[in-house]
Order: sequence, then C-alpha cells, then structure tokens
Amino acid sequence: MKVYDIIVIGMGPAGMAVSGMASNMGLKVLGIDGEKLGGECLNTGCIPSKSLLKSAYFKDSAEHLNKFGLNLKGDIEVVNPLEIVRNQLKMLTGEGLHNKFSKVDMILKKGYAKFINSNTIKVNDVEYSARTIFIATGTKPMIVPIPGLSEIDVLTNENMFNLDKIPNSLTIIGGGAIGTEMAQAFSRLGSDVTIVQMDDHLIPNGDEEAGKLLEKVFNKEGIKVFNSTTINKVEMQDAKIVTFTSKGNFISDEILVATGRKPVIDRLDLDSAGIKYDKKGIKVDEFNRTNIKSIYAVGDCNGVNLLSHSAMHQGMTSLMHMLKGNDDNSLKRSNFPVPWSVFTSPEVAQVGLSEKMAINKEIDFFIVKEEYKTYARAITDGKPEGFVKIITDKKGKIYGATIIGEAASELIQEWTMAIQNNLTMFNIMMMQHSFPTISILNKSVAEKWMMMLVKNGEMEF
Ligand SMILES: Cc1cc2nc3c(=O)[nH]c(=O)nc-3n(C[C@H](O)[C@H](O)[C@H](O)COP(=O)(O)OP(=O)(O)OC[C@H]3O[C@@H](n4cnc5c(N)ncnc54)[C@H](O)[C@@H]3O)c2cc1C
Ligand SMILES: NC(=O)c1ccc[n+]([C@@H]2O[C@H](COP(=O)([O-])OP(=O)(O)OC[C@H]3O[C@@H](n4cnc5c(N)ncnc54)[C@H](O)[C@@H]3O)[C@@H](O)[C@H]2O)c1
Repeated sequence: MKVYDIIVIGMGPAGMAVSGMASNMGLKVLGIDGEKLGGECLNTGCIPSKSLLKSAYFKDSAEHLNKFGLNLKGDIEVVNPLEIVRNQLKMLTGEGLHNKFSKVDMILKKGYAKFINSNTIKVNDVEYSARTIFIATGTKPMIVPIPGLSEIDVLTNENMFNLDKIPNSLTIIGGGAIGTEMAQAFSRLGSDVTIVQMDDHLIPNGDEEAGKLLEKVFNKEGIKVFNSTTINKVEMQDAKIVTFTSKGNFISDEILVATGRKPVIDRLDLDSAGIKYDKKGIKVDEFNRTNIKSIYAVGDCNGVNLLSHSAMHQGMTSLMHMLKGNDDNSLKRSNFPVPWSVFTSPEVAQVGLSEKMAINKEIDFFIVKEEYKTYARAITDGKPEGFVKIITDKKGKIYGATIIGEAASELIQEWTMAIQNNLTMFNIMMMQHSFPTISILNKSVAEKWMMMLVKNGEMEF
C-alpha cells in the first residue's frame, strides 16, 4: 500500500490550497477527485457564473451607451455567450492548471474515495494511507421537496452552463447568491426572468435595505421578483414549465433551482473512520479538525461558510495547524472575518454584522451611511445607486459593513482588514485614499462618523 504524508479528498479550492502548499513544502501528497481538478468553483460555480455575468454586463453597457453621448446603431445580437463560457473553462482547467500541481500525486476522474479506517482510504479497489487526511468534498444543490419538481428536468449550477442557448423564459426558485446573479445574467442576455423565493428580500443572508435596493434595480431591468412566496407545485404543460405559487402561476421554458446546498459526504463512508457529521456537514472544531485528530474537514463540506476564499483559507490554516502540532490560538477560524460579495450590478458585499444581527445581539451601536449618489465619480461612471453602511459606535469600533454599489466587492476588503485588526473608524478616516477611486466612499463614511460625534460634542481621540 502506498503511504503519504497527506491525502486530500476533493480538489476544489480547499483541497487545492492544502495540496498545492503542502507539496511545495516538500511533503508527499496524494490528491483525489472523482471529477475534475478545480471543484465546483472553477467548473460549475464562481468562474462560469462570473464569465456569463461579464457577457451580460457588456450587453447592458452597450445598450446604455447613450448615457455617455454615444450611439451604437442596430441591436446587439446574443450569439453564443454560453459557448464562450465553456471555451474559457477548457482553457482555465487545462495544462496550465495541472502544471501547478505537478508535485502532487493525483488521481482524477477515476473514482471516489471512501474511508477504510482513520488512516486509510480506498479508490476503486486500491488502498492508500497517510498520517493526516484532509476531506474537502464540497456541496451539491439541495433540491427542495416541492411537489412535481423531481419529475421535471430542472437547471442547477451543475447543468445550466451546458445549455445550448439562452432560454426565452426562466423561472428561478431562490433569491440568494446564485438566484440573483443568474437572474441578472440571463435577463440581460434575453431571458424573461421571474424570481420566486420564500424569504422577504433578495439575498436574505444580507442587509434588508440592500436586498430591497437590488430588487428595485432588478424591477427596472424587467426582472420580476416575488418574495415571501409559497410554491405549491411545479408541472409540465405543453412543453412549458408551470410554477404554481401563492402569488400566481408562472410559465417558463426552463426552471433554475437555487435553494441552498447540502454536503457531499455520502460516498465517503465516514462511519468507517468514526467521523461525526450531521445534515449541515462534517463536524469540526476551530481548527477545522474533526473528532478524529488526524482528519481535517475543510471548505464547504463542513458547512461553516460556503465560499471559495473561506475554503482556501481553511485549507491553509488547517495545514499550518497540522505542521505546528499544537492548538495555536492565532490559527482559530473565528479570528478571521469572512467577507462575501454578490456580483450583480450593483454588487452587494458584507463583512461582520448586519444591522439585524447587531439588533439581535443587543449591541449598543448606530449606523453611519454614505450614498453613492453624493460622489462625483459614481455619477460620472453612471453608477449612482448604492450606499456604504457601517455598524459602529462612539468609539468607532467597526462591527460590520454592508456595501451595495459599483466595486462593492473591492471596497469590502478594507473593512475586513479593519475588523480583523481592530482598526476603528478613526483609522479609516485618517488613511488617505487616492482620488477619485470609488473607495473614497469608505473614507467619506468614516468622516461622517467623526462629524456626527463632533456635532454632538462626543468626539474623543
Ligand atoms: C453558481 C455558483 C457561483 C458561486 N460563486 C462564488 C463566488 O463568486 N465567490 C465565492 O467565494 N464562492 C462562490 N461559490 C461557492 C464556491 O463554489 C464554493 O464555496 C467552493 O467551490 C467550495 O470549495 P470546496 O473546495 O470546499 O469544494 P468544491 O469546490 O465543491 O470541491 C469539492 C470537490 O470534491 C470532489 N469530491 C466529492 N466527493 C469526493 C470523493 N468521495 N472522492 C473524491 N472526490 C470527491 C468533487 O468532485 C469536487 O471536485 C459559488 C457557487 C456556485 C454554485
Ligand atoms: N458571489 C458569491 O459569493 C456566491 C455566488 C453564488 C453562490 N454562492 C454560495 O453558494 C451558496 C448557495 O447559494 P444559493 O443561492 O443556492 O442559496 P442561498 O442560501 O443564498 O439562497 C437560498 C434561496 O432559496 C430560497 N428558498 C429556499 N427554500 C425555498 C422554497 N421551498 N421555496 C422558495 N424559495 C426557497 C430562499 O428564500 C433563498 O432566497 C451560497 O450560500 C453562497 O455562499 C456564493
């Protein structure tokens, strides 16, 4: 039997982080994936979705050139954006990517790994063992139990990028990250899109005001949004899909289900290694270690965050924990705030607490907000929608930030840095931001905080 320092099961962002770093440090690493190198993120998630959004963005921008005194004659024809996505994926998942992992022994597309015991796994009939095993098997779409749904061919992230063409009409169940990004991409590329969701605002994990502003923009673009809606059944009628709901019945050519995820753990035979799990995922401690000390579960399969950067970060910190050999507090997962960004136009991003979370935690906070429309650069860019909203207090402690607007996904990094390093509103205000970047809005909101306090005679510095 071949013996390794580390076996990594699943070669998505989490598994690639562990195996890439460990092999470059000189450890003997085996990486296994039943499917392709890159995992969901590269093959059916982050990258194809951003690629399709980019086509949609250019079409929308071209249709609004008149805002900038330009005139493009004739209609823009949607030729083959999905084929472009697939071509880009072929390029990104090719030789260049595989070369980066040349020091890792890899078993790809040959079978799935399952545990024999806590140090040994099996792929097909061959056994491999290691001192430490990293499970990084991700998630798959959770198809909600709506009557009729399992009887029709639905779209999920796993097959939607294989469509031959942009459908004429599309119903999307779910108004979260996938639902909103794909609604805007398909709508801008020509689909008549309806979002139906049970929550009361778009991107329900985030700020309500941001979700409502995004809905306003969507409505202007022709995307219909039905919140707080119950779906009673879904049925095929005359080659069309009919979605029966508490807010009416919607007829479409395709239906996309984006109602959350479930962990991919069924093939692993976790019980053979005595690893604890529940329906959210594999149970882990602050170092992403399972109840079996020599086995870590990193990335989406532990259900803590479902984001690529978090998956890679967990891979890196868990590898460092393994190498260190003790529970060094500086490696605890909760030390590191996790930002997220949804790549619609306008983008929506958040780190730390939302207003609702701060209220629930009974924190003594107030909100400082700056609107994009107050800033010349946002106006000249033709992007006046949005705001930067900070949950703070008199001392300037930063509890959380929500940003909706142009470049929100970039602006959020500064607040992440601030929260992680206990920086305050004062520090953000005192940092010079080059003009006229959009990030000046971060400084403006901090200046607003200072002016509020000075006006009230409460400024202490
Ligand atoms: C449409 C969409 C868009 C997204 N956009 C973003 C985004 O913009 N930003 C962001 O941060 N996140 C985004 N995500 C989430 C992101 O894709 C995931 O958080 C990320 O891929 C998780 O990485 P992972 O390594 O934990 O798992 P995965 O990427 O899911 O990889 C797991 C791998 O394990 C393999 N595997 C499973 N079981 C076994 C087994 N028994 N043996 C061998 N191999 C196995 C699978 O084949 C897979 O390749 C998006 C997701 C979707 C669906
Ligand atoms: N830009 C990004 O970072 C990005 C993009 C896409 C996906 N992701 C990740 O993928 C994960 C999954 O995304 P998602 O959009 O599938 O889930 P989500 O958790 O973001 O949203 C789920 C949506 O489904 C709806 N829903 C659930 N059950 C329903 C039912 N029975 N009837 C009607 N509506 C129902 C909810 O109301 C909600 O709108 C996210 O948690 C996110 O971390 C991230």
